[in-house]
Amino acid sequence: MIAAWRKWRSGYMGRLVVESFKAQGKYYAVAILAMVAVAAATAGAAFMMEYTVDAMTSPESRRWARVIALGIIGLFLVKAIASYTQSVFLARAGNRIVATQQAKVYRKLLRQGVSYFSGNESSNILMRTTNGAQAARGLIDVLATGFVRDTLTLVGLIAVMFYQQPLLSGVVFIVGPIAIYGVRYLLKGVRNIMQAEFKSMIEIIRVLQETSAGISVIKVFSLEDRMMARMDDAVKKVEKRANDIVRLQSIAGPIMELLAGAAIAGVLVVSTLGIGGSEPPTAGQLMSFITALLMAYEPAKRVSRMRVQIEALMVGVGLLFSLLDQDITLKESPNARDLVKGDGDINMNDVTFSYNGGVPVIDNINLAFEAKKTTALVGQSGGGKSTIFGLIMRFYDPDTGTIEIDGQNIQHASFASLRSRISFVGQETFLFATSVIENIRFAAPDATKEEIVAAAKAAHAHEFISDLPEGYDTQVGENGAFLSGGQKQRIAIARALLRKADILLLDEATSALDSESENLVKDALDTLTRDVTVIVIAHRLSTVLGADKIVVVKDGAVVEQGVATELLEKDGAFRALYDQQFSRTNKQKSASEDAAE
Ligand SMILES: Nc1ncnc2c1ncn2[C@@H]1O[C@H](COP(=O)(O)OP(=O)(O)OP(=O)(O)O)[C@@H](O)[C@H]1O
Repeated sequence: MIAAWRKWRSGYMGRLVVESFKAQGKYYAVAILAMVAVAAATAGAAFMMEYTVDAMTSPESRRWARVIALGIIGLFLVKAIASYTQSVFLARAGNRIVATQQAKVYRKLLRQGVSYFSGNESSNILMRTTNGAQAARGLIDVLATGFVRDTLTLVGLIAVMFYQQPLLSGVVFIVGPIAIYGVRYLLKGVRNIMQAEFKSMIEIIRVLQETSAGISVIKVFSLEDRMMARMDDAVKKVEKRANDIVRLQSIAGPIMELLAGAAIAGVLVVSTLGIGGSEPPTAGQLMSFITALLMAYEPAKRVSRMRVQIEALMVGVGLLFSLLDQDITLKESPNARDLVKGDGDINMNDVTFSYNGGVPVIDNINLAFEAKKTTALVGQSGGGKSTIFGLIMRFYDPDTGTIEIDGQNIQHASFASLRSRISFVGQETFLFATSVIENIRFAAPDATKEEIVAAAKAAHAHEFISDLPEGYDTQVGENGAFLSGGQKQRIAIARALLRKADILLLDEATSALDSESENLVKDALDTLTRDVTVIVIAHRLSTVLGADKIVVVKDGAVVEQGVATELLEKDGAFRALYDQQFSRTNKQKSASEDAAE
């Protein structure tokens, strides 16, 4: 018994119930009291039928008619008030469950490491969070109404039935177990169908998200038919599963109805046969019995369906809880300390790293980024440059080796202190769907308008922002949809500059700008970042020739490093990359000159 309780308590259902009751105990206490009152009033009403009918049929009982009438009104009044209270309080507690669970999941998601989001699709997370929380609410509702109101009502009505007609009640209870067995049989299929339905719903969200994000690709490659086919397939599957579930859930009702019909007929036959030799029942007793029997039908139907519903809801609850239980992919060290601020030296010592335990994409790198200097990372695509940024920002931990900022291992630093030191502009600019000014302000919530404008001016964004319909208050749309790639990038640069961090990581940060703007932004960055450790990843080598150090990365290893003049003199990897770009530019130039002639 204790073992069974422990098992239940540690399961999803037990955790949800205990957690919800602990948090919303008051609401549930009121709702449960109200349900007890509903059950008592229902059974009381059936019981009163005996006196009601007798008062109408027998002359000596007639004088009680007014008292009985008052009693009936009283009972139904209690039931009405109790039903209302139960619904309102249960709904309040339910709404709170949805809100708490969703907030809890989101908090957990925010704590998750970056790799978690590469491994878990957004559509999946979305489904679990929204649908899962609704399922949690549904489950508690079913448990509370099923176990308390319906079960108590049933018990009360059964008591009335036995009190009035024990023999006839016996007839009814022969058929009861058959019903229970029949419903149990149905349960088996529900869980599988629900799981499949969840998967198809995730596919619908995925198609919608991909359509919204990739509409230009869909249009340009005429993928409409293919997308429509995917959506058709997903919605059809959801439709089919929904029908399957309804079919299963709906069988329980008619089975009960049939059995109830059979029971009533049986009762009639048995009562007219006068079996048992006892006194025949009075009209009132018989009426009270039949009323209780008929009233028992609805709660009995719900109780019989309860298990099917619980099974179905448990699928959603399971997905929600399994998301909550997932390990954090990258944790702050338990005794994390704030980084002690130094000049901003960064060192990678014997660092090897692979994504998800695959082949190493960083292979035993030893690299020093000198404080307040600019280091450029160059090399072929896929060489591991952006991964180095991810490691410095501690989005991932190295498999072996350490990364130090001012001589302190970043794995022992608090996330807040590490990230407050770093500012970053990535290859893909992300803007929130709010105004321009808010998008820049995210970097430093306390910044004044003047500081924001100064950052925007340095990023050469001020001119175009001022030309926008509402200037800095213009809304940028979902992920900056209303702006051009170069404009978005300049806002991202302004944001990074506003942060005034002493380490600045720029991953192709000016790639979306035309050459003229790129040079202007670069000049501004050069002046503004004199006291900052800058690491810049650039494909256009002309933009990094002035760097204090250039590091060539290839297949996760450092193949060459030094200043541009030095590297260009050597016939090494940098020279090769440079010549490649240079000859290409020259070829383009001469081609355009030929065309001009
Ligand atoms: N999230 C990820 N999961 C698994 N592998 C990844 C992930 N991100 C990058 N990789 C792999 O790691 C390698 C290095 O990628 P990285 O983005 O660091 O290269 P890069 O030098 O910055 O390339 P580019 O110049 O094209 O931006 C690539 O082979 C890439 O396929």
